[in-house]
Amino acid sequence: MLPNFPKQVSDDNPPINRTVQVDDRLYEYLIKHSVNEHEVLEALRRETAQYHMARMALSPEVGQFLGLLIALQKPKKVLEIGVFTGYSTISMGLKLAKDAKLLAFDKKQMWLDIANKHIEMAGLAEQVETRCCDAKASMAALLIDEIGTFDFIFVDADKANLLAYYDMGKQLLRSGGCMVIDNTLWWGNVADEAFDDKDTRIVRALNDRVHQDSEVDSSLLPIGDGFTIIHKR
Ligand SMILES: C[S@@+](CC[C@H](N)C(=O)[O-])C[C@H]1O[C@@H](n2cnc3c(N)ncnc32)[C@H](O)[C@@H]1O
Repeated sequence: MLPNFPKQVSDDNPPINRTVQVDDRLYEYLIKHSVNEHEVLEALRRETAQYHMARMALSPEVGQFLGLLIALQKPKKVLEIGVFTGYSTISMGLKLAKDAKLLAFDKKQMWLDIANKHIEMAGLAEQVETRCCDAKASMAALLIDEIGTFDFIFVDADKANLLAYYDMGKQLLRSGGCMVIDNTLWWGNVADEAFDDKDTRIVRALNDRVHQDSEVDSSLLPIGDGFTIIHKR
């Protein structure tokens, strides 16, 4: 039996929404058929679930996808903005080449303590350095002598500084490098006029900036809470 494709009904040729709606049953299928979660990530997810902020962590299928991007891009020098308890950090770390390094920023030592424990458990302590700092100030410091030296940057922190993270991240990336930004659909609020709060406006401004940026190729994917992949030309 053929799938029930929507019919094109209009003459003005708008794109048809072919993005599958993921209900709980399909999500369960997706997890079973896509995710191979490392035991340390599984343990980390269990420990993180004790905190009411647990939903800040990447979900397993998004972590899997981020790890795949690392495997494809083969970066030697990676920067992460927003570690929390380390799900994204370890998802990337596990796919790094042995001579690659990941530098990861978060402003809360409490989260980094949990991340560091699991980074150690995953055998990544030599390759992954976490730093308790304000990410914007630390990126500005990196710009002094590390412009154009990063191969891959993952941004998943506060929205207030999102545009600065994009602009500085672009400068830190080498040509051909890749930046990934999480939460770019912002729970769907970006497309809902009822939402006009500061964070939603910033995410919209970021999406506009990336889309109009002639120095990059990019794609905003409806995975997790929206994942934008940016390739610096
Ligand atoms: C959404 S969570 C990151 C989730 C993480 N990527 C994961 O997969 O678990 C955002 C993190 O950004 C950190 N953060 C927020 N503002 C920051 C800032 N100005 N500098 C550094 N870290 C910041 C928060 O402490 C929080 O842990």
